[in-house]
Amino acid sequence: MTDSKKQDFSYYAIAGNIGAGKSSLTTLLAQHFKWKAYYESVDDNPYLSDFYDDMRRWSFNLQVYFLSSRFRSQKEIVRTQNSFIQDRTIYEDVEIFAKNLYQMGLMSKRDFENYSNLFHEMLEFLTPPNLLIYLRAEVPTLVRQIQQRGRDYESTIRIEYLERLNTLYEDWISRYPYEKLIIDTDHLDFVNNKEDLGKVIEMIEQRRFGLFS
Ligand SMILES: Nc1ncnc2c1ncn2[C@@H]1O[C@H](COP(=O)(O)OP(=O)(O)OP(=O)(O)O)[C@@H](O)[C@H]1O
Ligand SMILES: Nc1nc(=O)c2ncn([C@H]3C[C@H](O)[C@@H](CO)O3)c2[nH]1
Repeated sequence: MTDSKKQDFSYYAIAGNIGAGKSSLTTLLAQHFKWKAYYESVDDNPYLSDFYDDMRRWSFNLQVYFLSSRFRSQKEIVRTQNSFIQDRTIYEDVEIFAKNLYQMGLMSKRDFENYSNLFHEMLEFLTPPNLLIYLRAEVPTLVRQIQQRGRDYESTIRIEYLERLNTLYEDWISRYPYEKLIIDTDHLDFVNNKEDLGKVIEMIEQRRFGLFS
């Protein structure tokens, strides 16, 4: 890789609970900074709707599907060596979602161990983002935004599920060892309010300056 190519490469990722605003912010930042955007598999996901119908039956299948599709995105991000922003990271698969399903008894011990072992085999091939942006939101905000988006199959999501995910997110982000920026979004409407979007961009600009100067 040449030096100029190295400078072009910046990999940003947005983490956060369901409905926190990751996809929306990914789109807005990709437009603003002219980064290529990577989204998670939702509309073309073969398991998601079945999973919300019967989590116990489909948890392992869905987690393996997300793991493989996020690993593919990661490989491409690193291979292409461009500037990217990714909607949700591979770390959240195991640290948040699979762990929660196991803790809730919706994934068996042997499936969780099998899945975690696969993730740990992949770990050495992963490049962490230059900056991880964590969107923190309280459960009432998440509920409002999930309802506003109105995906049919997400109507089965329970408050307890979101609360558990939020607890795991807080634990994970406090341990996350690489560069991170935490944004409290409960009173920040970067979707409809340009001034709020400007505040988010400003926070990222400040961190970018520190990271790449
Ligand atoms: N800060 C915000 N203020 C007001 N509305 C928001 C905000 N962030 C997102 N929204 C709205 O909430 C809904 C969910 O947002 P979005 O799809 O971006 O969430 P997400 O984090 O990508 O969700 P998922 O985890 O399911 O992929 C959308 O209708 C979006 O317009
Ligand atoms: N179980 C589970 N594991 C994951 O790794 C994962 N990643 C995203 N999702 C769900 C949340 C939204 O409904 C929808 C879009 O984010 O997909 C997941 N669900």
